[in-house]
Amino acid sequence: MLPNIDFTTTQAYKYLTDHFIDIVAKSLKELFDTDNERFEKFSLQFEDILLDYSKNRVDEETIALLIQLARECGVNKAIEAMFSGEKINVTEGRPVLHIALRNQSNSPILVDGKDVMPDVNRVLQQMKDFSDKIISGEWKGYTGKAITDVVNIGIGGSDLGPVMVTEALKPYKNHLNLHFVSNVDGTHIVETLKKVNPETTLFLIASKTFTTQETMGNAHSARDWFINAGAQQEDVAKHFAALSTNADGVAKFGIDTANMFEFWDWVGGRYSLWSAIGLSIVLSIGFDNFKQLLAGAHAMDEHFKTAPFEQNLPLTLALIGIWHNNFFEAETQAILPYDQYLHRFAAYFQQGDMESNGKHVDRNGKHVEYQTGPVIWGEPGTNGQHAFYQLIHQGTKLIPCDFIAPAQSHNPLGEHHQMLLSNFFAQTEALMNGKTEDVVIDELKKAGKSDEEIAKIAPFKVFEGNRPTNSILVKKITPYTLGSLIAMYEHKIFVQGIIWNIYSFDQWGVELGKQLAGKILPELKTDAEVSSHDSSTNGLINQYKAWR
Ligand SMILES: O=P(O)(O)OC[C@H]1O[C@@H](O)[C@@H](O)[C@@H](O)[C@@H]1O
Repeated sequence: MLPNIDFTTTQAYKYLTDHFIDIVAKSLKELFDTDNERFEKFSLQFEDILLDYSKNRVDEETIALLIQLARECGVNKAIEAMFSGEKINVTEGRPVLHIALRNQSNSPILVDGKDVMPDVNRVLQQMKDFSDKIISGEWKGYTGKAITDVVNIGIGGSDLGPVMVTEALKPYKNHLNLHFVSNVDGTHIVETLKKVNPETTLFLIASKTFTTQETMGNAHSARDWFINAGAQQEDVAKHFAALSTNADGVAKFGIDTANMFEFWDWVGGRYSLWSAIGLSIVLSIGFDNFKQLLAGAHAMDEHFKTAPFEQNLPLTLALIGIWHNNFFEAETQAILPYDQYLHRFAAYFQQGDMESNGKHVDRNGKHVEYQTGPVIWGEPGTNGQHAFYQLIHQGTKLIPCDFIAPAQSHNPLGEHHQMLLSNFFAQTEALMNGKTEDVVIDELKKAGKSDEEIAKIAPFKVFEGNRPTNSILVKKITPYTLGSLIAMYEHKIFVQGIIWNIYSFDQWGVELGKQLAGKILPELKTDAEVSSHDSSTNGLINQYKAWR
């Protein structure tokens, strides 16, 4: 059972509310000026990941109270409930066991009295055998040629994870070309099919439910294209595999169940890259590297489960996030990787976080009276610096940022990495310290500006600073450290959902749009004027019909 506590009624919350008044009276700069051990006090290291959270408006009391909050909200119990396979996804009646998919210790994890590990290991072995054959060229297409291209067709959790990880681990990539088709917009599949040859292409139909409209639409178009290119129905078996929990749906589509890679309803879509959904990752980097990804995640799982709260990275990230979200009233959270290979990291956690914690109903079915999940967004630095950092530095909104960078680059070209990292270090320093009017005036004087010019221009050049950031410095982005990094964010989301007393593992909010689209689709198939909706929707549909 998950705890069921309104965190705003806890002792810790009351203390934090008072303590907040003291903290807002102090700037980050002051906090650093009065304590030169902030880095030592407010940074944590787990293996090759360093989390520096000292550039947030916290002191020792803040952290102690936030930890008390986690305790009062029963985070300990909740962790135990997840890891032991309890059905903590209550609204769907399912356990939440992505941790089992990477359980390298192989210790039994029971669901309804049955150990899930033999099934997990069986599918992993199947993924290994299949990918070994594809990568080595032993697997032949319908004209006897080896596979050169893999097209993953999936959306949401069946796309974002594989895309993010295959991009992040490109330095480990083999000769296979990976493509991802997600959007139901015909452009996506058409443009992808232009690049591949039916004789040498493997399609992975990735869908937990095997009913998702976008994926099924793209899968049918891919199969039609394959058959129209001259292949026979029986050749489909050599070129299509399915990654799904729905064996009946897969068989109906015509994919050989021998080419089906199974997973289970206790794997959430947005937590599924560790499952058969990760087959495109395995094909891209090989099974051994995929195992390393799992091992890194498992190590973080163990850390999360066993490390004291004071040293627990995911928990600390979660608490800092709560501090910003529920006390500073920050609406968003930026994720800013200083690594081109991580260019889809923020997009991945946009789903991971927003689909998990974008909930306004608590575990009693009541509307919450506090803020829950933030808006997650971000782009790789330094591109972001030249786009939206202006608002982070000088806008009116408070935007807590996670800065992520590897110490070692996979492409140590000239001074590039030092240039990149100089920006990584400079930005958090600038966001913290800002630039005072005195400094601005001094600079302008030195540049030879007149007093009149200085008076005019100075206000625009002042930076208030006091902008909070976390810095996450990783030794190197390897399959292992990436696994740990992803798991760290997953558990952060989990802890926040526990404290907000919401259900993080369902996603009912995606259903209404699907339902209405299902109603509108038949209406678009005729030329008859539509009048069944509100005037705006009717007007838009009828104009579309007039223009098409
Ligand atoms: O993997 P399938 O079942 O196609 O779902 C794909 C995606 O669909 C969305 O509507 C959400 O429910 C996501 O959580 C899910 O990842």
